[in-house]
Amino acid sequence: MLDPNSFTPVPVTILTGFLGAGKTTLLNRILSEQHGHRIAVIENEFGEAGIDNDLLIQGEEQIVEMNNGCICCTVRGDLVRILGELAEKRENGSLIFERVIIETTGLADPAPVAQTFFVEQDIGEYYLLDGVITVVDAKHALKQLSECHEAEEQVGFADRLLLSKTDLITPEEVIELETRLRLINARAPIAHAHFGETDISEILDIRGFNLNAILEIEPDFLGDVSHAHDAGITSFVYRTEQAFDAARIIGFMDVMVRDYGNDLLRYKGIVHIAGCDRKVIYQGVHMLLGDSIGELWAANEVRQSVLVLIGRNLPKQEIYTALDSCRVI
Ligand SMILES: Nc1nc2c(ncn2[C@@H]2O[C@H](COP(=O)(O)OP(=O)(O)OP(=O)(O)O)[C@@H](O)[C@H]2O)c(=O)[nH]1
Repeated sequence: MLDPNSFTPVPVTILTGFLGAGKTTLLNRILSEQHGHRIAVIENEFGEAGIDNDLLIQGEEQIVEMNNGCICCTVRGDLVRILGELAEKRENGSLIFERVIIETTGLADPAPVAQTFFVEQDIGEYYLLDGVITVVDAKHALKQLSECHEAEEQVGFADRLLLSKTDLITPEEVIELETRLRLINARAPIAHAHFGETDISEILDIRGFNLNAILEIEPDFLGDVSHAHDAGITSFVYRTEQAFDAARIIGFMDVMVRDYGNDLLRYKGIVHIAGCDRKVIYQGVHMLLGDSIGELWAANEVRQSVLVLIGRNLPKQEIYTALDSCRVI
């Protein structure tokens, strides 16, 4: 039992937001700022391939990945275990950190994640849930809120709402979105974060999580918060060690976005293109596809392309076949 008079619990921030909202972008911004905080990051991804870890800037931080399922259901036991291990390492001096940030999957319901800090006694004594930060994709939020229950839960549960991608909509649309968000959550202040740019003091050490307020919204919070994910949503991963032909993969991406954009909630990949010594990164939400050139493939690294697709009723086999035909044989 820890002595509450001499022990200061470690603050934990839950960073949530729907698929592609901009959580990793914000986290990268936080990790690369010179703010003097030592942060342990717990990353959770939906799907079997951990791509976000490769997209995160590695600094001094301790990054633990969990990608065997969604943090809010199947791997909550893992979360408890990881938090326990982090605490142990911190106590024996093998790890130094003053705070923890948990980035949830875009489909996570934050309630069971937050619940962990109240129902697991050891975790509740060692850690303090500082706040739930929800990143909202201003371009796609209205569609996501009306189609996906998880998106609504994430907004409802937030202690702070951060709007990303306001650069892609008009000021009138921003007002319309803020009005909608206010109806779901009147409590959380709303700020804008252009590519994750935000005042870190607005999101860390906010002591924002208020159990009483949550119990008002969700009286069952400390009881059973089991839930079902949207059944139609699936994710799959395509991997190949054969290089892609540049023109063919560009053509594939265009066709995929055109034909399935509406049902594609999120897609991202690190791709090896023939003749290119750098990784090529594809990222998208619905019709909005972006690509960028990443770091050099290391000399001893296997040049494997990994693409993760998350969506509704996607024709997996057709997509695999189309991707196969983009490879240089
Ligand atoms: N135009 C614009 N794009 C943004 C902004 N913030 C993030 N993005 C882009 O949105 C895409 C998704 O961003 P991520 O940070 O990977 O989103 P995420 O929430 O971590 O996504 P998942 O965890 O994979 O669901 C990337 O291509 C970002 O560059 C923004 O403010 N404006």
